[in-house]
Amino acid sequence: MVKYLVYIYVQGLFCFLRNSFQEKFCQSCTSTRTFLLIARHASLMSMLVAVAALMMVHYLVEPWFRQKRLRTAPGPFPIWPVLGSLPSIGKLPHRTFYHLSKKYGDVMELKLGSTRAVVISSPNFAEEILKTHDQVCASRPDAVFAHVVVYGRKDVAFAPYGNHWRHMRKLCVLELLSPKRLEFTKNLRSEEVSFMVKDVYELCKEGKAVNMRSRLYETSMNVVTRMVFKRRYFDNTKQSTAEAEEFKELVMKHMNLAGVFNLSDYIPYLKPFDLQGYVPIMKEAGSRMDRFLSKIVEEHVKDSKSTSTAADHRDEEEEEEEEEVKDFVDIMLSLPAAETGSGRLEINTIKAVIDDMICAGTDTSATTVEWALVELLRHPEAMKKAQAELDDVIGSERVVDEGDIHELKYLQDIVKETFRLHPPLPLLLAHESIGDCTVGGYFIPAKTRIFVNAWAVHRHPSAYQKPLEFNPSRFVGSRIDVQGLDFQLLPFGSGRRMCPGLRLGLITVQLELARLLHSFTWKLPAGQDPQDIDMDEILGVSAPKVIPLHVVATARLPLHLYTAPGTTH
Ligand code: HEM
Repeated sequence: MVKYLVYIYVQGLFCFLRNSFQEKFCQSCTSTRTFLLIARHASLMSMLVAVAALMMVHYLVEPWFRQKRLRTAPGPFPIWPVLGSLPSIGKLPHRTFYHLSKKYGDVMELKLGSTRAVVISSPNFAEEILKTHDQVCASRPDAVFAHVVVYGRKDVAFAPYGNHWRHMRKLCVLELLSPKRLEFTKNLRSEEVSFMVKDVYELCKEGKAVNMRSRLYETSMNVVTRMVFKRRYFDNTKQSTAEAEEFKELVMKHMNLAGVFNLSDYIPYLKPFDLQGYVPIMKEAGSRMDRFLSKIVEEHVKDSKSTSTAADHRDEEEEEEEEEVKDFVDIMLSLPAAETGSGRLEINTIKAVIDDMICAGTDTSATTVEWALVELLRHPEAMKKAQAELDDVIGSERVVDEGDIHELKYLQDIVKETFRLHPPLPLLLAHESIGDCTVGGYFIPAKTRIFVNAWAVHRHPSAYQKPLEFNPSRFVGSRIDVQGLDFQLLPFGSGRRMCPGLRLGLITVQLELARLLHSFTWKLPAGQDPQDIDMDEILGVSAPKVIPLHVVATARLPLHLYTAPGTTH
């Protein structure tokens, strides 16, 4: 309509200027002819003003028409100027988004600062984002954290969709997280879990309550650091070193900082002012982490130089053995740069990828096992059932092995139910669209930040009965799995950006939980009622319990099964 008016105004102006108006030209349109009769008598000046005014109206009204035509998703009206809905999302955005979705729907649009954000809260719309529009929604938003701490987005998790991301992800999948590599490193995981069990046993002998958060964190960290660069930071026979404690603290800090709602990420023109003061904190954490990572890389470079001088004397068999013994950092150092195919991978890229693996691999598994223990303490019948299954399948003369997990069906269901109610990354990692798409009939333009709220999806009434209850038996006989094909259960995401560490993460969680349940009877310290356990979580990238779980364990297997093995790597 507005366009049409502008069109006839311009036509009139054109005719007026040329002073060669011909009746014939406008005969086909009576409204135009009437208008032109008036226009013929108007001054050139008033005509120009009218055109300018109409163009302005067009400029202002056109987006409204477009919105009507393209139908963007409903959402809360942004009350705050400049900030939009940012101040209302609180410290636990997944919970706020969940409550808002009850009012506005499972595809909801929010204005966060100057950023357009869409929140997805149901399995069918999660499928549209992560499957139907997988490629269009496969990028990540730019974030100050990723620039300051993760070497300018040279890693996998924060890298924009493109060649660098593709190359680095493939490298991780093939050289660290492949089934072959996982098989090769399976003894190492078994050892670390045995160390944890022994540690808990020693403490429970003395009747002390164990801080499970710490134990699980240290175990998961040892697993990942040994797989990535063959180094154990935590040794349960000794007091942990200041270096190990600092590394652990840094990994935790990284996970917190990566998840903060930083104004600069949502209102880019405020970036230079850093109003919340995050940049100095990120810089400090980043440079401390860099010292650790640089040392790891330097040691590997030194080792590879000394090995290469002896290379001439090796036969083929020895070379093959050496390939097997190489760790992930050795492999990265031996690879050509992705972009050029020659030279070496940039050192900062190598450090960024190591950082990703340690942070992503440690926190997630530890958080899940802690939540599983909490839920089992609150649901003793489920704990008993799991232990009965373990006694039945494993007996009491040996410990659980990774190869046993496929037979422990109820344990698998407990892990699924824990992932459902406590997904370690409740909002996955934020996605960003690189093109336009339509989800649930709503238009999502390019450059929209997309939050798939796994926390809400997992509680969706279309997917689960009594969704707020912890009930592992809901998965008995069900084919729902966490592999990214069932959109009602997405702890690892789905599609191109899905977690590449799924196999490692899942087996670590299952093995740790199986060993802990098989080895001990669990109770809370005297005077505490399981129903009073504080269930609040904090959100960084992941969502662990606010208060770490302290428990008292009693051995339930013959004592010789609590000895720690010799370390083989
Ligand atoms: C219980 C364990 C784990 C859970 C629940 C988990 C969950 C997730 C989730 C939800 C995402 C984001 C998916 C998305 O944005 O769509 C992710 C990404 C990622 N995870 Fe995991 N993860 C776990 C363990 C691991 C491990 C052990 C590693 C590696 C050692 C790892 C490495 C990564 C990386 C590199 C990404 C980024 C992928 C990309 O952007 O392409 N994760 N993870």
